[in-house]
Amino acid sequence: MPPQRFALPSEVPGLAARRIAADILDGVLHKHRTLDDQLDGAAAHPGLKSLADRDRALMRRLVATILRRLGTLGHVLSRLLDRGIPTDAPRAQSALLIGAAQILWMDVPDHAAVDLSVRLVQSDRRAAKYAGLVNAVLRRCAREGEGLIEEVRSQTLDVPPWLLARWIAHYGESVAREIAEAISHEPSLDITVKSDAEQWASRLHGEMLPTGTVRTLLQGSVTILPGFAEGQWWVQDAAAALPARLFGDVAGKSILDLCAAPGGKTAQLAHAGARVTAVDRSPARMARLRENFARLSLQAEAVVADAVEWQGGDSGGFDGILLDAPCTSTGTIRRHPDVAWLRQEADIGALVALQKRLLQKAVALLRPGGTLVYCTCSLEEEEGEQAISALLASEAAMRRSPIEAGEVAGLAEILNPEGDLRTLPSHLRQPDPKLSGLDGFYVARLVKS
Ligand SMILES: C[S@@+](CC[C@H](N)C(=O)[O-])C[C@H]1O[C@@H](n2cnc3c(N)ncnc32)[C@H](O)[C@@H]1O
Repeated sequence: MPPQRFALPSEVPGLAARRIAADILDGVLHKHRTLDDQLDGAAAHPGLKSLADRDRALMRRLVATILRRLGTLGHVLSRLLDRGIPTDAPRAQSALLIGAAQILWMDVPDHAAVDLSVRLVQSDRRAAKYAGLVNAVLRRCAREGEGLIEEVRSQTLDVPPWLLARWIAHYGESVAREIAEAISHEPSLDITVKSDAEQWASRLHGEMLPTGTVRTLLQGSVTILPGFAEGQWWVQDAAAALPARLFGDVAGKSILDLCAAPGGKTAQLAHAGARVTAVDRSPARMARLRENFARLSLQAEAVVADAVEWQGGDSGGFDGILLDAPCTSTGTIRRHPDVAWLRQEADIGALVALQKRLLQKAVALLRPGGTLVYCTCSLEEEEGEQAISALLASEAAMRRSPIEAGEVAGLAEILNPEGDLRTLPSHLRQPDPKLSGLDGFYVARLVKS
């Protein structure tokens, strides 16, 4: 459990946000806990409730910035610390990371960043002895940090070496480095609207992408933005909004969403008029799907079950099945920077085995003539291209139905030669890097004969 001290009445402004940031950072780096798990739901950090909206937003940006720049931060701090980062006091490590990230990349005055980090270590029994060190190192960081970043700018330190090596092997050196560059930026807020995207783009101070997604740079809690409470839109990356559209007109059709929660794609299908059955094995995530559907005034049959074992559905089979399979999620590192440091190469094998079982189940539940859309938010080919090649080699009834550029707003760069979608964080480049990029998805469309 994190320490039970959050916002003390006598505490200087901003210290509670830094302390919670330090706890959450420790959770990711030392306890293998995801950011989602620590920020939302039953296991969220208990101190979050007492933070004002502004402090909560700052805390989230701070943790995300550190995880996005962890390799570079490690280099800068190691150059400023003669004996390396102290290992006997985790709070000293997090205070250094928190201070340096604010100095180097955030709009926080340097003196405030140094002062808050010194206070962080002073309030920790084991780390208090490092207060002088933290003060001196962060002051030097303010003077010398930019130059130290320059030393390693071309080295791609912010992607774990095993992952970068895989991307280089699959996409080539230059695309792999473009992906790494793209995920170093804070991403936009992407929104799927029920209708009138132009109008919502203007109301939310954003722009409408060619694919119809509304993209904005607004920050803070989405729940207070216009249209959220009224159920006019939901948050969904522009690439994540593509797979559900590949069924074409689904009005009146029976569609099974086999790994559905929290329901972004299910909502698209239900809004388009499909009769949707949504299956997911996570009760907590399905509770979020139900909440989302209530807010959006949409209907779907929601089933909590392991899709591999599930025996439901009508005997004739579904007209369409969407399988948004569990995966390493390496395509979503821009939005979930903890993934880069929590995932390991050894995770891929077990996920590929599960994806194979889910694909076989989907084929069995599809009616002849029905359409299967398979997708993963992974950049790893085993979870995408290879999974579908293996399925096509083993299931004679299945054939690929190539996706045409016209179905994805003419964005030919996101199609591979086989007619599958392969979006990359470096795609959809705009002059402002903050408005650029897509989550990395693989999507294939197959038809059963
Ligand atoms: C990529 S997420 C789905 C995201 C969702 N389609 C959306 O657009 O909001 C994968 C989901 O698969 C679920 N899952 C993992 N293994 C499963 C299984 N064996 N059966 C059913 N659901 C599973 C997870 O709980 C998770 O919600």
